[in-house]
Amino acid sequence: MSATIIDGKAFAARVREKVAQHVTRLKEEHGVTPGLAVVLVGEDPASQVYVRSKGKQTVEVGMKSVEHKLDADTSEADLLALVDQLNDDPEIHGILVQLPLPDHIDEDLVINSISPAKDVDGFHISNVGLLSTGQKSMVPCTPLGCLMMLRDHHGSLSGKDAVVIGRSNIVGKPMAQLLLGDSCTVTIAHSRTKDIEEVVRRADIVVAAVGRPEMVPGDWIKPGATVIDVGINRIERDGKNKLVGDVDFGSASEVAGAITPVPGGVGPMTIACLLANTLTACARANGLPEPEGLTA
Ligand SMILES: Nc1nc(=O)c2c([nH]1)NC[C@@H]1CN(c3ccc(C(=O)N[C@@H](CCC(=O)O)C(=O)O)cc3)C=[N+]21
Repeated sequence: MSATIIDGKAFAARVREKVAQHVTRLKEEHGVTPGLAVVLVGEDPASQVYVRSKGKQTVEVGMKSVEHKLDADTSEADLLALVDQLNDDPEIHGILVQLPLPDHIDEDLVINSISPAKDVDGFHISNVGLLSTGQKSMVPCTPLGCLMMLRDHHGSLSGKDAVVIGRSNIVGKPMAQLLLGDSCTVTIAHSRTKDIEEVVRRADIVVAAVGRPEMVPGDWIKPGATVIDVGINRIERDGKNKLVGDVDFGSASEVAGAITPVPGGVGPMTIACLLANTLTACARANGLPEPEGLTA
């Protein structure tokens, strides 16, 4: 059997098209332009790739894009002052502080200083609490993108066995909350899980988010299962630089019912959902209805 490839790149293009239509309406009917500010401290290579495509796509959907690039030795106090300034700026509806931050800066402190309404990453403790209690929140972009693809592929997720591999605050934990919200039976597996193969083999839905190149082989996958690969790992193979996921695509795609590729799967959806979240934040800030199909 050969799996259906879930084309995240094409899906993301459709999401951005929807976002762009909403942005046009917001501008024409309400005179507001959604604005996204991205703050980058230092020069983490993964973050730079991300910032580049993001800035371009923000402008393409008609939003205002602001980038703040700070030196790696910027003080915590200066970064907090910038976040405060963006919190107070009425033209900015979304604030994203690129992670990881340099070691001398307290990440939690900075994230929790962002106004929850502008926290388009959904990392603020208020948004985490709102999501886990099933209340309206800002939902982290990567898990939201995964949820959109899963809903599109399956329709209802109710009653499905879902295994999330990885327990990060950025992906694993919020992904588990979203799947629970859609009535899946959810297991979070991680580095200390006993018999992880057996756990994964039970799953109708596997979301792999550990950051270890190709750690999930095809023989862990239940035939017909849906596999969402969140990993973006740079490796060297045959003298060439390559991007691979946390799943061994070759073997997994022979067993799975559907699978997302790397690149071109979850990555593009993450950025599309960042734009969707910025639109949602702008709509809420102006007391307007939520954009349909673009929220959890
Ligand atoms: N506060 C914060 N929020 C983030 O969401 C965040 C962050 N910090 N720090 C950096 C990471 C990285 N990240 C990516 C998103 C999309 C692609 C993406 O679109 N990747 C393409 C491939 C790009 C390539 O070819 O290198 C793909 O998977 O097809 C990659 C990386 C978001 N991050």
